[in-house]
Amino acid sequence: MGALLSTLMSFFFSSKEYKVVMVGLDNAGKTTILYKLTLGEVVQSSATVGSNVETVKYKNIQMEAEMMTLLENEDLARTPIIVLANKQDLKDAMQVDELTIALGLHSIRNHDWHIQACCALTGEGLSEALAWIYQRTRPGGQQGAAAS
Ligand SMILES: Nc1nc2c(ncn2[C@@H]2O[C@H](COP(=O)(O)OP(=O)(O)OP(=O)(O)O)[C@@H](O)[C@H]2O)c(=O)[nH]1
Ligand SMILES: [Mg+2]
Repeated sequence: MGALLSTLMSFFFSSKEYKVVMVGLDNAGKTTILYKLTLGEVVQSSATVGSNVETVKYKNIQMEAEMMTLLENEDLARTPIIVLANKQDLKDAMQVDELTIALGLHSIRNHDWHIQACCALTGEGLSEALAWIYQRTRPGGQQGAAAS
């Protein structure tokens, strides 16, 4: 299906700390994205065993990313979901509209969701993804059931 990255967020407004869980297919680019965000550079990665945890600072919030298989965890019910359509530099990469259909995103009813095209090697699309996440932490930011 090509690269798929999903981010689930759990918000703790009082402490300004936000848990971000990134899951996806093997080789999708999760580690590359994480370290592009935290180090600002592309790292040489090998297949991750277990999970990587890093703190991402964006504006005045901090996000801790963990790679886990919790997509359907009920503890994350109603948390916003962003799908990162990575490797858009590859000519055969699935496009956002194709992925939206393939993943059935329009059927999501209990999460605010968004899909973002990106390329971890160049960083293209990653700031837009962070901005979408950041917006969900703001008072009045769209949360709960919605589709973008
Ligand atoms: N062309 C291209 N290659 C990418 C991109 N993002 C990551 N890669 C490459 O894809 C390969 C896998 O990247 P990783 O970040 O290790 O993938 P991962 O999702 O962490 O993989 P696992 O830990 O095995 O689940 C590496 O060779 C990356 O350099 C991208 O946007 N474009
Ligand atoms: Mg990895």
